[in-house]
Amino acid sequence: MLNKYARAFFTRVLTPFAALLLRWGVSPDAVTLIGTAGSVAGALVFFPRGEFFWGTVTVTLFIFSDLVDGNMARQAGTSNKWGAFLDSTLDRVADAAIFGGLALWYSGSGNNNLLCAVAVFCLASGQVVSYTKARAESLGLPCDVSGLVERAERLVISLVAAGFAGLHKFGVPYIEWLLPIALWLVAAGSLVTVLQRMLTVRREAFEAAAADREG
Ligand SMILES: CCCCCCCC/C=C\CCCCCCCC(=O)OC[C@H](COP(=O)(O)O[C@@H]1[C@H](O)[C@H](OP(=O)(O)O)[C@@H](O)[C@H](O)[C@H]1O)OC(=O)CCCCCCC/C=C\CCCCCCCC
Ligand SMILES: Nc1ccn([C@@H]2O[C@H](COP(=O)(O)O)[C@@H](O)[C@H]2O)c(=O)n1
Ligand SMILES: [Mg+2]
Ligand SMILES: [Mg+2]
Repeated sequence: MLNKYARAFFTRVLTPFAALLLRWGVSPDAVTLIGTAGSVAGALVFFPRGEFFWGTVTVTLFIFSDLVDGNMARQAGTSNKWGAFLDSTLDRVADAAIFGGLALWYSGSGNNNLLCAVAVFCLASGQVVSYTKARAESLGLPCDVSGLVERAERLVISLVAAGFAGLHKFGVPYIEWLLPIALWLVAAGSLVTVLQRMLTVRREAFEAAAADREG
């Protein structure tokens, strides 16, 4: 949903910045790599220590590179399959670091095995959501459904909650509960999304098989 509605807005806002980076001689691949490295570092340095506010600020700054790299490639006319592969592969790396960092917090000083398991479930199910589409497309099936919780939703729900939960360290009471609520929401939403995509691909596979038999 966010991918559909927010992308156009962010494209307009980020286009001048993407153009500026191109003028400075920065390549889209460099933005993809630096954005991922920054997101991973922000998540793995701050989240395991319970520094959710600064972790979220850092990850958010770098993760927007994912909207800038493709914009740059399109403006430069250099969009290609390598860029698409690099972008999608490194998305998985950044996602693993974000939910892995949260799991590390709950397995350590956060001291909550259940929430550690929920964060690990968010990590794994998010990867499976993306894999369903990648594998379907590699089989020539479109996987023509986005599903309830795509990557943008997973990130926005988790990062908004983590950012606000981080305000607990600055004295805001009760706000730390936002993060567990968000993790449960992302876990449930990702499970639904996996099922939505699997059922869609199953239908597409049977339709393709029937069309093959008829033709
Ligand atoms: C006082 C509190 C302080 C709090 C401080 C910070 C708050 C920060 C809050 C939020 C920041 C969230 C930012 C998240 C931005 C995410 C942008 C992004 O990376 O989106 C990626 C997404 C998909 O891109 P791709 O096409 O490149 O990737 C595809 C995707 O990975 C597919 O995965 P799948 O969906 O299948 O699982 C793969 O299949 C595919 O291979 C791959 O190519 O891009 C978009 O969707 C574009 C839309 C982005 C919309 C971003 C919206 C941000 C909106 C609001 C921010 C809210 C801020 C609120 C702040 C409140 C603080 C007061
Ligand atoms: N280093 C890159 C990154 C991306 N691309 C192209 O952009 C598409 C993704 O666009 P986003 O707006 O989601 O970033 C991707 O499929 C590639 O075609 C690129 O060429 N090089
Ligand atoms: Mg991108
Ligand atoms: Mg991406």
